[in-house]
Amino acid sequence: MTLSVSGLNISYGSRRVISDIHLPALPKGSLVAVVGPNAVGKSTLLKSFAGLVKYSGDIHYEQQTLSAMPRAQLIRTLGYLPQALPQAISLVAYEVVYSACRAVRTDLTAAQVEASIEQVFDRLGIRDLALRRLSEMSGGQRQMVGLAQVLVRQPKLLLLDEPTSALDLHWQLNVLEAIRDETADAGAIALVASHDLNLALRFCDYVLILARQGLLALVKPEELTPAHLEEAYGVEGRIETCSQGFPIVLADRALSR
Ligand SMILES: Nc1ncnc2c1ncn2[C@@H]1O[C@H](COP(=O)(O)OP(=O)(O)OP(=O)(O)O)[C@@H](O)[C@H]1O
Repeated sequence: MTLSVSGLNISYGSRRVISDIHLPALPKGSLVAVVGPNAVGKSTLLKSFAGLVKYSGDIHYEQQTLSAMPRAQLIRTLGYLPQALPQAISLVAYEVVYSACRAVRTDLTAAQVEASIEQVFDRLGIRDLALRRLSEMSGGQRQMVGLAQVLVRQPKLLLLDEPTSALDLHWQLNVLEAIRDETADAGAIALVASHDLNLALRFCDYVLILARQGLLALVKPEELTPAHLEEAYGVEGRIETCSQGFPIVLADRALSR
């Protein structure tokens, strides 16, 4: 096992957002979609793993609790991509990805850093952006550069908050493929918050469904049911199987709540 959670509670002031979440051990190489309706706590859950919000309970990674992990090891282990896009600054993509790598991977030689940067630009298919200023990029292009800044450090626990929210269909597939390959190759674990259920079902090993009442389910894609859609989203829908064998969600009607 590599990642598990016990009794996780998170509040903002007196308002409880995450209540008593337990997750069983997730194996290395797992890509986990974190889904659920707006304001249910997906970002908050990822932020707790990243140490950005206070919580009670334990997050275990490789027989250690994250909260007790030495800071240097924590920084090396985690790769957090916030929901907000990188700012449109005047540096070029290569510079920001280089800085992100250098800040964390002090163990790498200059040649290794360069190789890591090349690899991540290739994996994401954004080599043509390397010398472009972020201030001259579209939102989607900046989102991919933000992801490159995370992947270049080769983290073991990827926490990606809606990494495809600004991307078109082509780049959504590209990015999910890159995340899946990176997770598998590195024996990492990725938690990916998303509103795109079909993308989640297509690429992820597990779907963690948050609902108003807390954790609704942690299921494999083929285990998702219409009852999950109704309970989490208040939506009547169907789960069918596409011609390639992947489950696909067809949302029919928003139910009145
Ligand atoms: N810094 C904060 N202070 C107080 N409340 C917050 C803070 N951040 C988030 N919240 C509240 O916590 C709840 C969960 O927010 P969070 O951003 O985690 O939800 P989410 O599931 O990621 O939502 P979305 O799908 O809309 O991005 C919301 O009700 C939100 O208003």
